[in-house]
Amino acid sequence: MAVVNEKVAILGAGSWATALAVLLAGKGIPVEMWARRAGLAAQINSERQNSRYLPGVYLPPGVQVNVDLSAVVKNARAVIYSVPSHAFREVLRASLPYLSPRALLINAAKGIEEDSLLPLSRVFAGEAGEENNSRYVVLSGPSHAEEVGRGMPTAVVVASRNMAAAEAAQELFMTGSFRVYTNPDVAGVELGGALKNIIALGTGIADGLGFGDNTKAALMTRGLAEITRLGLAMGANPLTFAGLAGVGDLIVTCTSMHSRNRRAGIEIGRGKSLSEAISAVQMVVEGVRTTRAAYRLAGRYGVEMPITEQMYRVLFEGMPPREAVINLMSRGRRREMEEVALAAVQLREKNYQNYK
Ligand SMILES: NC(=O)C1=CN([C@@H]2O[C@H](COP(=O)(O)OP(=O)(O)OC[C@H]3O[C@@H](n4cnc5c(N)ncnc54)[C@H](OP(=O)(O)O)[C@@H]3O)[C@@H](O)[C@H]2O)C=CC1
Ligand SMILES: O=C(CO)COP(=O)(O)O
Repeated sequence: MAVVNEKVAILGAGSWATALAVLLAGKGIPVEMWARRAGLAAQINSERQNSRYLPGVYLPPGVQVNVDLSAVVKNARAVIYSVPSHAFREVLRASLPYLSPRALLINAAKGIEEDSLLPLSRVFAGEAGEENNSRYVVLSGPSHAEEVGRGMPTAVVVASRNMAAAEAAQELFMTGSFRVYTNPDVAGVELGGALKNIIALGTGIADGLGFGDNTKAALMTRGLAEITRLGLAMGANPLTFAGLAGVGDLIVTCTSMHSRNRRAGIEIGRGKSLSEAISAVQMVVEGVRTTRAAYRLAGRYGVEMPITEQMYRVLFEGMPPREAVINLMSRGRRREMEEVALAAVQLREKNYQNYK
């Protein structure tokens, strides 16, 4: 059996990977990050900051960056997957032969696999085997790398089907400025983190069009309603969406200038094309792929997701954003709450029963 030392491996060398490395190394934990590009690894190792993805945040000496994925993963007590969601399967698969049998496996990406429409926990189970679900944890919640990297007070959530794994991740990340809650609802936590990016693109578009705070609040609140509807259909606990991975992350992503999704939306609202907006942001804009996936999931599960549908038309069918706003505002009358409230009562106990 491989020796498990204190090292933690972080796969990915973008803004979130870097912020998590700074957080963990600040606790005295040795961290090895994997970058796929030798140039980026060399730049970070020599300048002690990731000037491409998180400039101005300096890395403690305990962080090393390496391009050899097997060396980074071997003997790590925890492996954190911090690549964009479209790369999760590929990077997970590459890591599997080298994992220590007892390593905690933590996914920090927020997305849904576009072709398969699988949440990342299902991608994980397919690649690593269901028997490894007991060491799989998803990390989510309102946590911009720019603020975590600078030690600003932040609260997040870790979810696992296995309480011991969730608590181990809680213990790993928790500091005086990074507060970590546990949740048994893997489906809810990962869907909340993924789907809020669609709404952040939408609020960005509203800002870019020159609309105000009422519009933003309407999109956030009705966005949460449709996120909850899809989450329910996919087996999530609706109460999770009232927590950090739901409304918490929705608030931060829809209102912060750090949000790449919101920034891309602003560019689109001001008249840029999707590809111009993505180029302007220069980092991953997860909500684009997630919009396509959620649009298809809504069809599959027969769930009404009007904001997602209009976002799909704007992003992929060239609909002018103003027309999407008119479409949303001219929908027929609806009741606000009944469907979600009823389902919440029915599901109240469900997710907690199996949390061992
Ligand atoms: N940034 C944030 O504040 C937060 C981000 N997240 C989530 O974390 C995940 C990663 O995002 P983030 O760090 O922000 O992204 P960035 O755009 O900052 O960085 C992306 C990183 O992933 C690498 N990468 C891209 N494609 C691949 C691939 N196919 N194989 C291997 N590596 C790849 C990039 O390498 P290269 O430079 O070579 O292209 C780069 O190191 C996303 O799912 C995001 O939603 C979650 C919470 C907070
Ligand atoms: O998920 C995030 C903060 O919690 C990051 O959001 P963006 O990807 O929009 O920057």
